[in-house]
Amino acid sequence: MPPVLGPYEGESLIGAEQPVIGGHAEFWDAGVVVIEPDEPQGKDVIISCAVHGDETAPIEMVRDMLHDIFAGTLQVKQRTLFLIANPAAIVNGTRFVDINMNRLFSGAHHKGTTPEHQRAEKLEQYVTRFYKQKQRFHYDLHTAIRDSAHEKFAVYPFTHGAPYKKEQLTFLAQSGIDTILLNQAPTTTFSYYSVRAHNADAFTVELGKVRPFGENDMTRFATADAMFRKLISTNELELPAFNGARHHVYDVCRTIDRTQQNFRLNFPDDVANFTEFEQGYLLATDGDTEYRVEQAGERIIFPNADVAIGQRALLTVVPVPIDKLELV
Ligand SMILES: O=C(O)CCC(=O)N[C@@H](CCC(=O)O)C(=O)O
Ligand SMILES: [Zn+2]
Repeated sequence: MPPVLGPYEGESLIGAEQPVIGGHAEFWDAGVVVIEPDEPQGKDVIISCAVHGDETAPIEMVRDMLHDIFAGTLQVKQRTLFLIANPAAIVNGTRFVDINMNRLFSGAHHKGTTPEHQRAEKLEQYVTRFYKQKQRFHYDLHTAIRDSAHEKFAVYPFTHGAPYKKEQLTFLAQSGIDTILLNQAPTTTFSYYSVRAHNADAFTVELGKVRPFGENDMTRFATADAMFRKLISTNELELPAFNGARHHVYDVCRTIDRTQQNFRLNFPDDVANFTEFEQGYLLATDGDTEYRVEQAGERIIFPNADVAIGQRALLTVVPVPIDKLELV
């Protein structure tokens, strides 16, 4: 049976090609594997994981997909780029080694010289090299540090006014991801890079909670895993008609950055994503600056007081009726 890539065993294969059923695999770098079908069916799909090295369930999903591709039990019909983004952080067992890689894209990697800055630039180059066809997709798979009232949700990167796509919302819902956060500003995340630089349908996909390797209940990821496998292994993906009632949609209304050493969140560490606080509640203090709930229904997402100075410590969101969205 051909070797299955590990974080560093792949280095011996860099530049190599290997036949797989119905095509071949190309090993562009450690954790960078392209599956080229002999008869590509029109979609260029990127499935990335391990932008954060401790978010293990998506890494196990990608590992198992690659294992089945090389074992001949999963035949890929769509051009697919698998990215294990931050092998060093995986080996380290941490979210990152020097700096949060998911704040280094769209050129932010030029502001530093750490291995994560260099890797983020390389990942952008691999994405650019990979996208050839018009239908471009990128699902950047993550898990969240805290519990979430909606276990699975996706961040729809800022579209610069372009309408939202019913087909993508339906694909995500079929994958078990029924909750969508609409980002209303550019970011330096991987998924926003693919949207902005390559006009891809790209999303940060939060599939559950951060857990150590071997402690994930992979049955909780089975629906998503099955849909991503179906996406890459079928000529045409059959999806049900769009049904707005399936989706919980939230607008990202505020991004609160930590600017001071003395940054505090005013709620316990075990408070779940999407927890709602009453208007006027003091959410956080950043030095002398107070952040209070401004809108009825405002909820917290990704609270993290330990981020580096200058980085995002909290998002707040408000629910949006889906009939308010411009959909195509
Ligand atoms: O649970 C957390 O605090 C963070 C989980 C995670 O890594 N989320 C991504 C979201 C990226 C985006 O906003 O598109 C991140 O923070 O990089
Ligand atoms: Zn993450």
